[in-house]
This record gives sequence, structure tokens and C-alpha cells, in this order.
Amino acid sequence: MVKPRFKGKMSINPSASSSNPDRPKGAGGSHMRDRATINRLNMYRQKQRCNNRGKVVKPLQYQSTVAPGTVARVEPNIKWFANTRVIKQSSLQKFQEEMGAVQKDPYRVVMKRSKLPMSLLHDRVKAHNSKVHILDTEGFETTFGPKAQRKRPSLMVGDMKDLVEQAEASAESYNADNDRDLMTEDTGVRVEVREEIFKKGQSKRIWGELYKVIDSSDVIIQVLDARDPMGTRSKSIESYLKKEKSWKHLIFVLNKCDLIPAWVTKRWVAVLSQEYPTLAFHASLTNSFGKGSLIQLLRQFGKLHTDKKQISVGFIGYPNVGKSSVINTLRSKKVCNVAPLAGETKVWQYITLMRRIFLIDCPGVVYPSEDSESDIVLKGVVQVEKIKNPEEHIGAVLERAKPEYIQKTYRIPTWNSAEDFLEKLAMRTGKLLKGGEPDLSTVSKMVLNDWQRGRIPFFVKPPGPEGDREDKKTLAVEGPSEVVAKEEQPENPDAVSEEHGEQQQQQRQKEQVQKILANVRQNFGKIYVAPEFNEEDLVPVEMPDLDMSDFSGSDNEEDSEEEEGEEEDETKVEPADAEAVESEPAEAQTGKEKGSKSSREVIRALDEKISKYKQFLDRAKSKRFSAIRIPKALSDKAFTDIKTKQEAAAAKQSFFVRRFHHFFFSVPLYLSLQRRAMDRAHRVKKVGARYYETHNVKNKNKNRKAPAPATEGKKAKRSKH
Ligand SMILES: Nc1nc2c(ncn2[C@@H]2O[C@H](COP(=O)(O)OP(=O)(O)OP(=O)(O)O)[C@@H](O)[C@H]2O)c(=O)[nH]1
Repeated sequence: MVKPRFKGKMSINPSASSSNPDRPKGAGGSHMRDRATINRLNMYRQKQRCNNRGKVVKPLQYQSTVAPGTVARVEPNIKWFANTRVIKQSSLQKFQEEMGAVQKDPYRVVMKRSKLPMSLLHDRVKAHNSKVHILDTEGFETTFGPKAQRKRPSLMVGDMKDLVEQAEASAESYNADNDRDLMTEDTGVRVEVREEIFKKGQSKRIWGELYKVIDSSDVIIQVLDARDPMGTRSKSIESYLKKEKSWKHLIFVLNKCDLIPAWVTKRWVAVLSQEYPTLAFHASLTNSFGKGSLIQLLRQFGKLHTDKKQISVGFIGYPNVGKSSVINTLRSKKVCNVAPLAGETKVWQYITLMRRIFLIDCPGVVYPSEDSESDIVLKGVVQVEKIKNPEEHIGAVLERAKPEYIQKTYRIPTWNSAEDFLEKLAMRTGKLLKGGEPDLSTVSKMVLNDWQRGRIPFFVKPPGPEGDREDKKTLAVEGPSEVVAKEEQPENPDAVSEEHGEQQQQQRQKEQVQKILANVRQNFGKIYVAPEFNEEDLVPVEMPDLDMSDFSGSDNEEDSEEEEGEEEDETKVEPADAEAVESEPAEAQTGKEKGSKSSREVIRALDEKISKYKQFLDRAKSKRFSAIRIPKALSDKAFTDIKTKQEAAAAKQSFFVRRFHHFFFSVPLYLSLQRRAMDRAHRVKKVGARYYETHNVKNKNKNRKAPAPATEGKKAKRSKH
């Protein structure tokens, strides 16, 4: 330790330095370093001093007691074991089994991981290295002692006949193309090296960005293209996350749902939900779908991590799947650059969604796969302008898209081959070169651009029979009850009786996740599907009847609008709360509450609610966002419904219920649309005002009565000239 210098007779060092433990109290504010901290910092700061021959003249603290090079033993101390606990083998096994199951299930969350002995899960002897831990599986006696047993080699076959059969079967199924070890003669013909553009999204830099985003995120959203979810999905990243970062929550977002029929969305959501929670999404600033559900889900994840100040949500996925668009939709404004070109996002980017939720945009990453060049082009990874021979990929387009859709899009009735199709299209669109030759390259680029931008209807059919579209883990329409049913699977009765505490904790976790999932509901019927699919592709999705419940807080799509990037403290617009408030009048109508509460209590409760709404409306006015937005198509029906319900209720209800309703419906809570329409109607049109002021003689005279100072100046100038 660096000793304080001796300064005469005074034993107390009077210096006010922060490294002086005796300095006057309060010199460093309320957070002064204490003596122990100063000693520790001094210990770090010290340096070994050597003479010019390299001999240590002043050793470091704690090195001074023994000469360098001396073998010393550290005294055994019971304190080393003070913080350890010994548990039974059965408890360890139970912990490993139960916690392992929870960890593997993406629908369950392990809370407070840092306080649990999670490393116990990885210490198990695994099958592949059990030979190394031979004494763990076999006793010493049976392995090395006089009673050692010789092991038989484990063969896949019982006798010679089996062996021959197996050899024949494997010879039949042999495929030379898949044999990487096969030595072939060099014929001088090699597979052409792929152009650089086809390696887009695979560079080390992009992968570095991906890992930065994964490391910084608590929740990772893999955005998939709804037209080809499996093609834009990365199993390798999923398994990496499962293995290395199992505490991070992975969710799928099925974007571009507006480009496929609703039943396909529903089925894909069901299929993907079996592995990870999946949400359907349509990224759009004006006509989005799934925004409310996603925000709600993220809020719930935020609530799971109350120990953290904020949570980060990383968006990963293939290029051009719409990661940046999803973020823009969540923020309801353009915060990330979006383009129909792959590779628009170059580096990761942080965006604040709410006070406690940050979003991270990631450049698109292409995962290693066996994709052909055409696959890569059609997945939108390559910019069409950069493709040298675009006509080579038109065959793949014609193969994938149904002929009816191609006929409809390009108005070409028949074609024999891709070239024939391109020629006809060039003739029809007038894309001709000198001498009337069809410009195949330009036409091909046009078709590829149309494909990448979703103008040619196409989707990969989801697995499973058409009718079997239900799934237990679907977060969608039939979500909550079934999810709850899944989560409440009966547990092992012995385990339940053994440790009640653990079970309670798990129960709490389950409830948390159930709550999260139960709150997430999507109605795929509300997706605005742009392409016109033929009847064969359109299996009808049940559309729940339009009623007022569509406007209640429980409907995610509606409350999405009001949450646009607002602070989380807006508890009034939270779905659960909103639902509670919305359901209040209904309860009052039915008179359930009347019997149990005195009228005074009810009035007080209603007054409270009214003041809450007042506050919320004031804030809505000041921040210029509408309290509740209603989709255009539904607004008419909603307003008529509200009116009729209002009238019926007003006729029936008692004084205080009427009072609540009067406020609830007459204050422009629902009238933001109407208000805006009125504003628009009354807004003075400024177009051409100055023209009339200066050019039209009649109006000039009229306007002189109340001249604007700026125009007067101009007129004065003109008169001088
Ligand atoms: N029809 C439709 N188009 C979408 C949707 N989401 C995104 N797009 C379009 O897809 C294109 C790519 O969107 P981006 O948000 O730039 O995609 P990205 O994943 O961020 O792309 P990179 O920057 O390459 O990683 C844009 O032209 C968007 O307009 C959607 O839900 N529906």
C-alpha cells in the first residue's frame, strides 16, 4: 500500500484530496469515498519499483512477505465455503429437468436468472462427451478394478445379413452431388464464381452489426416476409440464440401480410407460433396492422424486466423484409430510412419507442444457405439495377407466380418460354431497341422490380391441409383461452409436492406469460390485402361481426394509434385499463353494480373516471393526437351505433349513469375525426390569395380595407416603379 507521507508531528493528513481518507467530511459531497475504497484504489495505483539491474527494490503490496519465486500455499479457510449450499442429487435433477423445460419453451420466461443457479443446467454430463467423464457414468470398479467389465462395441446391425442389407440400402440412396469428399477428375470446367452482388448481406461487417444488435437487445424480433417466411428465416441464428443467449426473448413478426390472403397469414402464424410467439404485421404509416399488438407485447416484456431501466428490442432479418418499416410504423413517423432496395440500412440504429423501450434497427443479414442466384434475386436481396443478366431470372418468376396473375398483371394471354414472354411484354409496353428489337433487359428489370415490390401476387403455401388452420399456440383470433389451456398442462404430482416454493415461482412466471399472450389478439380479417387473388387462393377467414367491442380498449389495432411513441406514464390508454373503463358503462347499464354499491360510491367512482378522461383529453389536445382513432370504414357504423346506444341508455338509465354517459359521449372523445373534418371545412383556403390581392382589381380594392403589412410593402414598391 502507498503509505501517506509523514508530515511532521501532525498525525492527520489535512489535504482535501479525494485519496486522503482523513479529509474533512462533506468535501466530496454526499458520495465521498470511504477509507476502504481509497485503500483499494491506492492498491490498484501502486507500481513495482526496480533498480537499474531489474531487481525489485519495492515490491507490490501483498508481495512483500515472500521472496519472488517462493512456492506458497494459501491457508484453507472455512469462509471459502460460506456462500455455498449443498443440495441432494434428486433436487439437482429436478431443478435441471424443470428449469431445462422452461428454458427451452419460448412461451415461458425464467425470471431473475441472475439469482438462480443457471450454470447447474450446463454442468450435466452430455451423451457426446460421456466417454471423457467415464467415471461419472461407470464406477471405478467396473472400469479399472479386477471386476472390470469389457464393453462390447455397439453395432447398428445384429448379424451379417443385416449388415449387407444396410450397405445395399445406403448404396441405393447415395447421391454423388451431395458427397463433398468425392474426388473428381479436373475436366477444366469449373463452376463460375458468384458475382459480388449475390453475396450481399453476408459480409463480416454486416454479421458484426447483427451480433452487436443481438448483444444489446433483451427482446429480439425476427422480421419475416409473409410471402416466404421459411425462406427469410434463419434457423442458425435461432439455434445460436437458444444455445448462447437463451435469456433473450425471440419473437417472429410476419411482415407484409397485406400481400397475401388472410388465411395464409393465419396459417403461417399458427405454424410459426409452434416454435416462437408470432405476430402478423403490415407496416404502413397510414394503414398498419398489428401495431397495437406488437406495442402491447413489448410493453408486457418491459414489465417483465422491472429490474431494468429500459429494455432494448432488436429487429433482425433478411434484407428488404421491412425491419425499418416496422420501426417507422411503431413510431408513426419516418425515423429510419426505407427503400425498396436491399441494403438500405447500413449500420445499427437506436430509436426510442417509449421511455422504457428502445428499438434497434439492424442491416439485413443473409444467412448461409444453398440458395441459387435466382432465389437470391427473388428474395429481394439484390438490387435489380445491379443485376447483369436480369432475363436469366425471369424463368423463376414465371415458375413461382401463377400464370393467371402474370396474365392479369401484364395483360399477356400466353407465352411459350421466358424469352417469348419478355418479347411479348416488350412489344406491349413499347420497350424496343433500335430496329424494333425488344429490349429484354429493361423489361426483365421491370418484372423483377414488380416482383420485389409485391406487384405480382405470390405466396408460399403454408404447410398443412386447408381446413386445419387451428393451432393451440396461435396468438391470434382464438388466442387467449387456448393459450391458457396449453400453459395449464398438468404437472408431475410428485414434483409439485416436493418443493412448493419453486412451484409458486413457476406459477407466477406462467401467469406472467399467460397474461402477455392473452393480451395479444389479432383479427386477421382486418388486414387490408392489396393484391387481387383468385377464388382458389382465397379461403374465407371468419370475420367477427362489427360491434362496439371493436372499439374498446381490448382491440389492439385501435389503441395502437393513441400510443404513438408516447410516454409510458399514460396509463389511461393502456389496453387493460381502457378495457376496464370501457366496460364500466356496460356494467352500469346492466345494473350489476347497482345492487352491490351505494349510489354515492358509484357517483364518486364515475366522477373519478370523468376527471381521468378530462385529463387525458386535455393532454390529447395539447399533444395533437386524437384520443381514440377509428378506421374510416368503420366510423359510420360506429357513430350510428354510439348514437343509438346513447339514446337507448339515456332513456333507461338513472341520473348518475346518464351523467357519465353524457360526459363520455358528448366530450369529443370519439369526435376527433369529426372535429378534424369540421376544422378542414372551416379552414380558410390560402391558395391564390396573394394573386387576387395583387392582380384582380376588384379584389384588390376589397382587400385594401384590411391590408396585410407584407403585401402593402410590396404594393408600395410596385407603385414606385
Ligand atoms: N406491401 C408492403 N410493403 C412493405 C411492408 N413493409 C415494408 N414494405 C416495403 O418493403 C421495402 C423494404 O422495406 P425496408 O423497411 O427498407 O426493409 P429493411 O428490412 O429495413 O431493409 P434493409 O434496409 O435492406 O435491411 C420498402 O419498399 C417498403 O415500402 C408491408 O408491410 N407491406
